[in-house]
Amino acid sequence: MSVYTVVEQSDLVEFLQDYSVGELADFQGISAGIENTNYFVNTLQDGQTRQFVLTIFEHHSFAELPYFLNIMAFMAEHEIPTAHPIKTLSNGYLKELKAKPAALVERLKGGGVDHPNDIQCSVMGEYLARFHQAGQDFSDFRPNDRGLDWMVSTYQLIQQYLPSDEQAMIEAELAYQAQIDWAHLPSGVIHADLFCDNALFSGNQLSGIIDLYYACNAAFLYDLAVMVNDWCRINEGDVENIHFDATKVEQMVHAYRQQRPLSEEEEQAWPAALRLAALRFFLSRLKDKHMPREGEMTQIKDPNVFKQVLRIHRQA
Ligand SMILES: Nc1ncnc2c1ncn2[C@@H]1O[C@H](COP(=O)(O)OP(=O)(O)OP(=O)(O)O)[C@@H](O)[C@H]1O
Ligand SMILES: N[C@@H](CCO)C(=O)O
Repeated sequence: MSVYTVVEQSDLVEFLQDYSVGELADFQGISAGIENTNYFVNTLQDGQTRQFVLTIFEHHSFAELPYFLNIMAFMAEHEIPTAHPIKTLSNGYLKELKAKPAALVERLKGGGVDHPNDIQCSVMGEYLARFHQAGQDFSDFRPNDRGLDWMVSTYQLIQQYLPSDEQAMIEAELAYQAQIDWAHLPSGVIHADLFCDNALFSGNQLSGIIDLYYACNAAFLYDLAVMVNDWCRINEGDVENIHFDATKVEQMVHAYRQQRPLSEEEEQAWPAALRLAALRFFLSRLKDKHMPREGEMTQIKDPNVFKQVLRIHRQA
């Protein structure tokens, strides 16, 4: 259960006084999620129930959060189904709760998808392109703090824990990626972590894109590769059996291209993008495994999944 910061009824009643959302009706901790503490919060306003999600940020500072909350608001206002943050009476999106930054956001409908179907992959391809297009008008800038520099320094930190085959693969991949001219590919605001557990669906309709806390400015193609590596991957049994569903990949990329055609340079860089996206999550999962953050309730995600994904793409 990922409720790191326990909130009592009285804390919440006081917290909600700074919002125009009515009276607290009930609230419940959310078990899913790894990074932050999340609660479902229901209020009663003018006889109507209103539903929200309260997030208490466990790792971000007050200074870095406005960027993410502004993107959520911006995307929601541009027909991308993100959770619009709720303004406080003093007109901000961020407040303090239990000495940590916290935000109240709209609760989106729908549920997570464990095994996405072809249509859902296609819907995600289209919406990612729309997300990228909408972001062209978003004025804030945030560099990618999980880019190649981060990958190199993370590898240096964890190298000592890795078997020689992993060291060799990561070193070869870092050297390969260093030659790719990522800076000249079309770029803008990307989600950077749009895995299946960061989308909510009602049937085949996308009702929510959540967890925008890695959003940044980077190559669009990389964002599409992050998504393909998770949504189009078939995990059956052992990691050695991981493979990609060609139809899902085709559906997702086709839907993306229909909305935002890829340039010649992007088409050429596609295999490299798949590899970069695999390397990024291989490294972050290795770091979480070998150097877990203190106090974190660890639902460690298996690094071997992305080791295998990287291996598949390197062999392609
Ligand atoms: N705005 C929202 N509307 C509806 N449900 C939400 C919303 N935000 C979060 N949830 C629910 O809460 C769960 C946990 O949220 P989330 O995945 O953002 O957790 P996290 O710990 O912040 O991030 P992560 O685990 O990806 O690092 C989600 O799986 C989803 O079911
Ligand atoms: N989506 C990431 C975790 C959160 O960033 C992973 O599956 O490794």
